[in-house]
Amino acid sequence: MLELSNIGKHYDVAGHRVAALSGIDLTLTRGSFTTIVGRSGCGKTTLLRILAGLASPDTGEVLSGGPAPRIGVVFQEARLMPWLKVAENIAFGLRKRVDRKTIDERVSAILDLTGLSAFRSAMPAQLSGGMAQRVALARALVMEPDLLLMDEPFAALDAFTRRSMQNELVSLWQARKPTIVFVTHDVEEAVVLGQTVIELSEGRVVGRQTVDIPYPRDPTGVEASLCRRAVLARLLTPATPDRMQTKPD
Ligand SMILES: Nc1ncnc2c1ncn2[C@@H]1O[C@H](COP(=O)(O)OP(=O)(O)OP(=O)(O)O)[C@@H](O)[C@H]1O
Repeated sequence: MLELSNIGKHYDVAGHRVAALSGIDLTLTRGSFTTIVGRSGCGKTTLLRILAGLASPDTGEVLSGGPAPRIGVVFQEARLMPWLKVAENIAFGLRKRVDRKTIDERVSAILDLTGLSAFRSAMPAQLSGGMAQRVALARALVMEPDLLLMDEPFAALDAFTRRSMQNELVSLWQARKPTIVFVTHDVEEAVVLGQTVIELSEGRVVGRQTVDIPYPRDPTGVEASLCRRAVLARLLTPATPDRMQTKPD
């Protein structure tokens, strides 16, 4: 579906040139679930922004193997419109694209799929963090994206809610099969969700782990633990020393 080839991106920060990304090669096949994991500042969001077309790389190419994919994005915060009911928030992006009847059908279907039907008339302020995030996911899914980009969407949730949201996301992916790229700093989450885990450190891909464990995955199981250990070992190897350079005058 998408191929990133030799992607590089720099930022100038306080007289320093920071390589946010260097030499990134990444292939996303249609219907795949990829997780990108790495510590804070390793370039995950920058990579996601380039995939979303919200930032352009300094070097390299983003190649699309067919028509440009329809993209949905879910952020760490739900970013709902507080003056609109749940169903209206979900319908918002559809309102100028399809007729009223289609909107109603698609919103009802997605409310069902995400278990939000009972809350269609609730206001965002009446929702828990987990439910608000589920609305954000429903709002992205209702647009029927080919590519769903998720930037640490469960990071602010408690461990129990995060776990059930992870299971729900896997079920949604299995039902609809969008291509998913999911960014996280949590190695366990990356292993529980992804078919492929891309390990990012200091702006570079330092490892790729194929996770061949059936869903739903038990994060405490032997296979998941072994995968997690392998990913962690690569992420903890010493970083490249030359990422931040003083700019020459
Ligand atoms: N708009 C910007 N201007 C300047 N520097 C930036 C900008 N965006 C990102 N950077 C720098 O690029 C590097 C990568 O940032 P990025 O946000 O992609 O990392 P991240 O892995 O998503 O971090 P986090 O997990 O903390 O969100 C960091 O050193 C950051 O300071």
